[in-house]
Amino acid sequence: MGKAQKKTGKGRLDKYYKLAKEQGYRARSAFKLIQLNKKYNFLESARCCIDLCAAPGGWLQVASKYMPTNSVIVGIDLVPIKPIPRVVTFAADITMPHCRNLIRGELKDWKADVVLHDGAPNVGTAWIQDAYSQSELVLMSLKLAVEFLVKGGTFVTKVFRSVDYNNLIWVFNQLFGKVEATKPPSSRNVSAEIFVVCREFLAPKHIDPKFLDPKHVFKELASSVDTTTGNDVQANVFHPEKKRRHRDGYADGDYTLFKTTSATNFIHGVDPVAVLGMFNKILFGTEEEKEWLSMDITTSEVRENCQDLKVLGKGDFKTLMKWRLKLREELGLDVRTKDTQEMTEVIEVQEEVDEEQQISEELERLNAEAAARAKRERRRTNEIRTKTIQRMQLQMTAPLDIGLEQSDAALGVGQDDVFDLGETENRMSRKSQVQWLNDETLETIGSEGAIDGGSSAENTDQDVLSSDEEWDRKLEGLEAELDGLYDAYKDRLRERDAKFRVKEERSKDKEREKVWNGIQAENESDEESTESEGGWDISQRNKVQSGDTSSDESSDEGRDEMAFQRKRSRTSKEHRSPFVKRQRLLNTLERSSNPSSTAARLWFSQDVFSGMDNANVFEEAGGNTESVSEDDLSSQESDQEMEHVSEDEDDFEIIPQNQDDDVDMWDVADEDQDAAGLEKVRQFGLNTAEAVTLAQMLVNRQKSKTELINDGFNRYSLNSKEGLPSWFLDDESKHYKANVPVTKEAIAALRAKQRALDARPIKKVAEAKARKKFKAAQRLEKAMKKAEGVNETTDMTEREKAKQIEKLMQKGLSGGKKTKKEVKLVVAKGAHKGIKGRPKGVKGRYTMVDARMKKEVRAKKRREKQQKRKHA
Ligand SMILES: C[S@@+](CC[C@H](N)C(=O)[O-])C[C@H]1O[C@@H](n2cnc3c(N)ncnc32)[C@H](O)[C@@H]1O
Repeated sequence: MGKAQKKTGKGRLDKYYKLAKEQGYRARSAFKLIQLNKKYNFLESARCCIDLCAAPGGWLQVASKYMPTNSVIVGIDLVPIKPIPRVVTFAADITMPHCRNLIRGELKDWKADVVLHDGAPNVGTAWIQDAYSQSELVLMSLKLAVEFLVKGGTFVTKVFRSVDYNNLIWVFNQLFGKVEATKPPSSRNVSAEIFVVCREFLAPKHIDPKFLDPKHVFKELASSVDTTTGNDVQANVFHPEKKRRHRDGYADGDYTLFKTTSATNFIHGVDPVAVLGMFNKILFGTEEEKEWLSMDITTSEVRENCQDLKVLGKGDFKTLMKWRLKLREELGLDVRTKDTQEMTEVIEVQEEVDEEQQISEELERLNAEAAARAKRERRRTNEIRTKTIQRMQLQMTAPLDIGLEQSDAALGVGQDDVFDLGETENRMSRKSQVQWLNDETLETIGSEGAIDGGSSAENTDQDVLSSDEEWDRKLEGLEAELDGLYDAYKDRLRERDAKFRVKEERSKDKEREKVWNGIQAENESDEESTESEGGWDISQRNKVQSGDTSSDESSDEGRDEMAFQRKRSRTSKEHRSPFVKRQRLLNTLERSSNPSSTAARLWFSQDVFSGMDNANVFEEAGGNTESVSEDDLSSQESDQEMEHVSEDEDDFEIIPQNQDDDVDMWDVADEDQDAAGLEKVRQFGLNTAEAVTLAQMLVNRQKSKTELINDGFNRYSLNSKEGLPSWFLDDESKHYKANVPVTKEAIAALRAKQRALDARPIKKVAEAKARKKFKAAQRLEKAMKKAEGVNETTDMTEREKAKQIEKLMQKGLSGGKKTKKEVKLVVAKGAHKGIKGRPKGVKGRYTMVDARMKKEVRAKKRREKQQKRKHA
């Protein structure tokens, strides 16, 4: 080694180079030993260490630092090592017997606890030892190690990952209890070196010399090794992903790396795999070969593959091999043998198996199947449970969900059972989570000819359902159950999670805002609103968009479910299933008890409704709109909707029938929402990093408005929300929008804004300050009035007047408070102890205080207490 590190390539001045310089190590390799020792702790307890191939001495320095004082450290290298305190060094070749004698002479009858070896052969220099490869050097160092190591000792060696690697590890394993290969972080990734730490030396009494003889250890060369280059060509083809280093050098007389072969060699040759592994390119030079190129079986892929064999993967090699086979068949070199099945005549021998045996066999088979099924089930349940627990840990689910799953498993309720409406209904009625199975409802359903498992005599004919209908019914039942569970889940979340409540409140606020917007638009320009689009329309539209026709604020709990149910009833109007009707009945009852919305109140407070009984109107707006629609709103567009509604039996079905379906889209540009958003931005500014980023992009012309709008759409944007369950919509609203990347500048701008906000005093303080200011102004005014009075008096001289006015103004400015004069406290200790008069260096008013006074007073009190206790 010896030479200074280069500044480029492998020897670049990296972190460890600098660290080594800083810490006074001779080589950056010192950190490799430090890191190995950190992992295996072999130096701290060692009393004797031999470092083979130690120059320039980095490892020796580390050993001397980490090993206990007075330990013996011996370093050997081909090149002399500069002296290191507490270390004995020799210049010797570790492969020579002379080296062994030197160590023996130094250690006497001592044994080494640790033998280190970081040798790398100095290939290319003048030493005759060049002939030894790294692996052989390792084996030589092992030879020394086994001679000098104490039982249980440690041998640390550097090995290069090569063909010999496994053989070396095998030998280590024969001689040591624990063998671990590791690559310390300081070892460069580009380097093939790896460190093997062999611990717990077994110290066998007799070691077969073959273990340490390179000829024996490394003799196992695979037969597939290419005799010309020495590379394992088979391995190159079957594991092309493992790039092999050409450590074995060039073949005799051949100094080229790029080798080509003819296609004939590949097709006619006996070892095509060897050809693929050995050569870089297959050439099509002769006429015959060129003909092969033009054949159908020679696809463009095959042609490409032949261009560079070294970059091919397993699949590509397979393609080439298949092509070779086909071509050989075409050329008549190979004859395809028929499938064995084709060739073999099948003779069916029917054995006479007695019946009993058959039954027992069948039983066995069934048992085995059942056991396998049960096992599968168990595994599935466990998987689900584990997943749920994980989800819970990520706060994605509530503990009750596990309970449900577990109870499913416990009851043996499988997937099929979940889809069974009968079971679902039973459970739902038991849990009273959905009330659609009450008597009244059942009656209605019966009268409408609904299918309800034979609850009425009329229905008996319809008990047998077509599979489609049954399937629909089951699905609906399942959806209802899911909705019920989702609501229950939300309730639980509401109880448990304050954040969820806050979120919900916010979303409620938003809805209120939406409702308000509608009315606001109407209020802002009355004429406009009556002509074109009234508050009602806006309000209705908002409600439709939010999926809530009632916009009922007070019935928050059931609102989602109701909105969903209504939507479903709307979509399946033509062929409404009985189930849906049951739902509607329940909703109707709930609705009638609900108070009307703010929007409705505001709407009906318009002049046009004057004289009407508010209460009735509200009731009708919420539940029955019949009278309103027929009498008063005949001229308005909404009339038609109202009439329609009134005609309908379903008295709360007030959604305009001809409403454009687009309102149900995920991402419809809602003008009202936009206006509300704009208003908010005008009031509070942009308050999310995403918004600021987008604004910055617009300002900097990195994006145009159209681009931004287009970005807002995705392939789901135009999906209809109709008929989708509320839990799905809730979840979807969280995730279906793409994340807008935020910039550092946006965050910085928001932070600056927040800091400015934080710097503002809180309301209370601001109010107190304002009060103070106001009072001061009042005082000044009063003082000025008094001063004017003084000025006007005639029984005072001008001088007296001036004095008086000055006094008054001073009082007015200061608020009549006298500023306290500062009194300096001087402790009577040190230089001030016992002095009479003013202490030195103290100006102005002062008070002398005794340092002991406090202590004395306390002591006095203590004494008094003690005396009291004595007397008592
Ligand atoms: C990577 S350096 C060792 C660095 C050393 N561990 C340190 O921390 O300073 C490898 C050393 O092995 C030495 N070496 C190579 N072949 C040798 C041999 N046959 N006998 C003794 N030393 C040898 C080289 O002279 C070279 O200094």
